[in-house]
Amino acid sequence: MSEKEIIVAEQALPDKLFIVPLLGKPIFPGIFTPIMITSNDDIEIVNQAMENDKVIGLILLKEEDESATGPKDIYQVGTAAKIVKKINLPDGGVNIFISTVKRFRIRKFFTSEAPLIAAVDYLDDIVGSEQKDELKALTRSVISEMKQISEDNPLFSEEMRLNMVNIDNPGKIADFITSILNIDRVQQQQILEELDVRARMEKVLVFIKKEQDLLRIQKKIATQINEKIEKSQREYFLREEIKAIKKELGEPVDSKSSEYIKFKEMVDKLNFEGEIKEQVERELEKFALMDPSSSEYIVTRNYLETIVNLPWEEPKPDVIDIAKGEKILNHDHYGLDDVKERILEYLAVRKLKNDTKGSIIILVGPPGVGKTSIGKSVARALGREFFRFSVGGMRDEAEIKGHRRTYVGAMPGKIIQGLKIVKNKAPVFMIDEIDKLGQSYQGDPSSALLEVLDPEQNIAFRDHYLDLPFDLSHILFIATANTLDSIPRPLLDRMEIIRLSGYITDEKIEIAKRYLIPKSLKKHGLIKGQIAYNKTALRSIVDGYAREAGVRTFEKCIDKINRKAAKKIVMGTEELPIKISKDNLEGFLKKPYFRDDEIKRVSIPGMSLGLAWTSMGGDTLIIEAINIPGKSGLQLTGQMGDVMKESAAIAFSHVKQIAGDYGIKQEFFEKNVIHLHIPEGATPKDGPSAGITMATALISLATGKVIKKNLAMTGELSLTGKVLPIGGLKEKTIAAQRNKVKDIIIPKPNERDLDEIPAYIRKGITFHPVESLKEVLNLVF
Ligand SMILES: Nc1ncnc2c1ncn2[C@@H]1O[C@H](COP(=O)(O)OP(=O)(O)OP(=O)(O)O)[C@@H](O)[C@H]1O
Repeated sequence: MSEKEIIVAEQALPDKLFIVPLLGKPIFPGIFTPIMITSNDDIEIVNQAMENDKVIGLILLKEEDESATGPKDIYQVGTAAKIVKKINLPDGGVNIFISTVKRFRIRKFFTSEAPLIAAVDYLDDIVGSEQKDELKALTRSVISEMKQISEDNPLFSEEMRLNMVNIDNPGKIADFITSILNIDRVQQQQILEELDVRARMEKVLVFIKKEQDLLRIQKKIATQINEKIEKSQREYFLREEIKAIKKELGEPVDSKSSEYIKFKEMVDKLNFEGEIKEQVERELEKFALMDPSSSEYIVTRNYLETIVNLPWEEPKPDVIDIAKGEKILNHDHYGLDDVKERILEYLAVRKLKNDTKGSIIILVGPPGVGKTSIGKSVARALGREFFRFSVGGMRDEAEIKGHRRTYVGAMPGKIIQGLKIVKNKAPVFMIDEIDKLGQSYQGDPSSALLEVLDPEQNIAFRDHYLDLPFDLSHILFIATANTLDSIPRPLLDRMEIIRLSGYITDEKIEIAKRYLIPKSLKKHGLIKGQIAYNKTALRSIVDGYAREAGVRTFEKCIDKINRKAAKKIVMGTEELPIKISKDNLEGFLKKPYFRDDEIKRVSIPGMSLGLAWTSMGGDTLIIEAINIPGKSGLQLTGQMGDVMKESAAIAFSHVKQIAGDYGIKQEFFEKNVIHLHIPEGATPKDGPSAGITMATALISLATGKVIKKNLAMTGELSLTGKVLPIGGLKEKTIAAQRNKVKDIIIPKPNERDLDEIPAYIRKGITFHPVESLKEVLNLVF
């Protein structure tokens, strides 16, 4: 015990105290607080105290151990407290409200174990008279330091602040502050035991400083955390706001980053190298930095979209199975034996050479003869994708090679577009109407096409839009054309020509029965038993409505009939099956376009029947000649081309020269204008092969002799009367068949072509090979 301690026995406080040991922290004098009492010993003590003067002594346990409650387990100094109120709890415990009054020290225990009762001495604060000013200063400094703490720490309530200001006794201020500061229980006990107010104040000041340090650190950590949270929260809120705005505008939310990630992933997967890698990565980088609302953004996005959707991977090698190919071709097409044969040969060579590169097929023939469908079958036989595009009327190189990306709305060319669609590097590409390729100031599409088709160049084809090399050499190109005349030579030189010459009536009927009718029925939702075509009906359709070389019109006629039949079936007006015959055909198709008497026939002198070969296939053509007395000369009409006009002039000259041999006087030519005409004047006609026909017409006119019926001719005439070879004999023969021609005069050199014409087409026709016009004239009259 310190010397300065003065022991005062307070009047109102008993000498003998019931002791309640405290587990947590000491309680200082001058405090009003509830305490919960749970142990039976303590409850007993409280009860006894209540019966006496309601005062208890609160002393801290040395250790936080509930079971240690003997005299040795507690400190010597505690606080006397008055019980203000006692509330019994339902679980047997009690809650007491106490007001602490004064420090005390144990003098002597009356009991050696709980419940403890002890005799105590009450302790007063010690203040030396010489310390008064010093204490004042200390108090001020304690209060101001505490104010600062309480401002920084929301845990110190306004009430506590008020409390502090209102306490005027320095010792009590020190007690109060100690009780609210976060100080270790042992240190608190030390302050409780410190009676010298100045020393107590100094100790408290040290704790306040410590608390301030702690608070400072705590604050610093808190600001750091807050800053972090604020930043991420700020970003989060801003992002959410952008999303909401975009949503409002109907734009894809967060599109840019997700698009960039998508492209990046796809590009990474493609494993580009060299130039391509560099360029694509450059574009990607640019893309990442662009403003999604800018037009460049869209341009770059489209570009990347094209890049990642192109088939860059090397294709699997072809599995060419000739037998399977043959099966597919036969399954899809009737006839066309020579064409199928050529295709199979082509595939066989491809297989042997083990070469995916090389020659290009061109299928030449009139419309509707099955060029497209042959192309599709080839793709099927090779197990490849099929893509078809037409270059007919194409005038701009950019349609094939694309626009440079600097153009607004630039697009890749047809080839790259096609590859993007089929998603395969080795498809079958059909280039339609290559004979109708145009030309203009916008560049030459045929030279662009050459770049595409030429195996030397197409390994690294450069589309303007892509601006990167792309290997086209795996593509199997099949071109189609109606005629070869207008195809640029360099293009044609790289192609393997396969001709489809058109069908005779019997073939058309077979095609209709096997393919066109079933296809059309299906198209119109009909089934087999609902409609029945007989063979004569089909023949009448061909003769009356669909005389062209292909089967396109025929197909349309069948569609028309089926459409009308479908209506009848739905309305239930007719008995099933609906029979289509020659007699009711007009009910479906209206009046025929062609009539039997429209078959071109020679009936008077000055007429002769020729055979022509046009892009629509073979055809018969009548040449008419009349003489107009008066002046002399030759007049030509009927849309003749230059070559044909020259042919006419040659024929005229030659006929004048040989006129005498046939009893024609020169006077006839001197006193007459000879007018030569080819009917169907609206159709342009050209070529030299009508030479002998025109000469024959002139002789017929001058001699007044009608030429033989059912005879037609083809052959170029030289000025000296020789008959020169012509092209398209097969097509011409087919046309002759259609016109019920029985005899055909052909140039002798064309005799070898007859082998290529199937027997069923030649059936019923006699060919007369000739070398001179003289032989022709012998045959016709
Ligand atoms: N030999 C055939 N066997 C079966 N069907 C055929 C045959 N020839 C043509 N067809 C059919 O005739 C229709 C027209 O043929 P396709 O479209 O292939 O003609 P095309 O020669 O490509 O004509 P175009 O030059 O006008 O494009 C198609 O329905 C096709 O299946």
